[in-house]
Amino acid sequence: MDSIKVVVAGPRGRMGREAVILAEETSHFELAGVLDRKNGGEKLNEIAEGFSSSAPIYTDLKECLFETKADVLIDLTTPETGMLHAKTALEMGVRPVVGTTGFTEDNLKELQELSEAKGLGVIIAPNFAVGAVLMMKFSQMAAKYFPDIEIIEQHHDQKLDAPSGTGVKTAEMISAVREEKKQGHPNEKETLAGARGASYNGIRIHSVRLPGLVAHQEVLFGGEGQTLKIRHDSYDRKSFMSGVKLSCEQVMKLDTLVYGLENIIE
Ligand SMILES: NC(=O)c1ccc[n+]([C@@H]2O[C@H](COP(=O)([O-])OP(=O)(O)OC[C@H]3O[C@@H](n4cnc5c(N)ncnc54)[C@H](O)[C@@H]3O)[C@@H](O)[C@H]2O)c1
Ligand SMILES: O=C(O)C1=N[C@H](C(=O)O)CCC1
Repeated sequence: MDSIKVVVAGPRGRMGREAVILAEETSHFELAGVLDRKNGGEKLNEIAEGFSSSAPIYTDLKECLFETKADVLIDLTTPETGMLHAKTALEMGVRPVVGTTGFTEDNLKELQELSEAKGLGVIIAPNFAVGAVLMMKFSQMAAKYFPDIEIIEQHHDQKLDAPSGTGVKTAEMISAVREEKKQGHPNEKETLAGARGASYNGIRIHSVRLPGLVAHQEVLFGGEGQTLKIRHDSYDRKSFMSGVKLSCEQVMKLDTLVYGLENIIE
């Protein structure tokens, strides 16, 4: 396999740190540089413990991508920044692998158009954990038999976006096979705003944020006299790394945007 030059945006973050280690430890990846908000001009192993790479740190994405001649930009930052990074990368001929969540439908459309105009692959994966992808696929299957569905997603309390990217993606995948439906009593009323959670085509999504959590989701299905629960738990951010690795490999073969890891795993 040809070597892939990667740049990680957000290297000191919870996910970025793991992605840096992945790039350091994968023999056919070369960590060409990292994009941070500070420490520009320094080397990665000089600023934080636990990194072995002496990859250069940049604070300007264009300079970073130009100097490193990167193949892939792995973005693990914030929604606004991630969007800007993905667009800049495509403009500069670099393929984005985006784990950052909180993108809007308009964001995805804009990136898809740019990706096609440039003939360059983009992967946007709201969840890189294979178990989470299976949870979403199994939920899509179950929705055919159980159209009344509530999603409870639970994350650490430093998370910026709600509902989670995984929660939204699950509702989207289910909505692709399920008619829009008003759930609960037709006359139900919230006496406390938000009590019934968010609604995506009638599917309720509840977001829990607590210290101690990493990333967890349960999809609850109700039918006559029975319920079904499909649950996934990420206890460690290492759970996302095989998906990041696969995405970096696959994005090199793509010339369009792929939204969701389920579209590239076999
Ligand atoms: N797709 C997945 O499987 C998956 C898994 C976990 C987290 N996430 C998403 O990844 C993103 C990051 O999550 P996290 O927990 O690592 O967050 P975090 O807050 O720990 O890390 C974000 C990092 O981005 C950096 N950053 C912000 N703006 C920047 C900029 N302009 N340039 C360079 N760096 C910048 C911050 O300094 C920070 O270090 C979130 O959107 C989260 O939802 C996705
Ligand atoms: O820690 C986070 O933040 C996570 N975000 C993703 C989401 O929004 O679904 C995936 C799981 C972890």
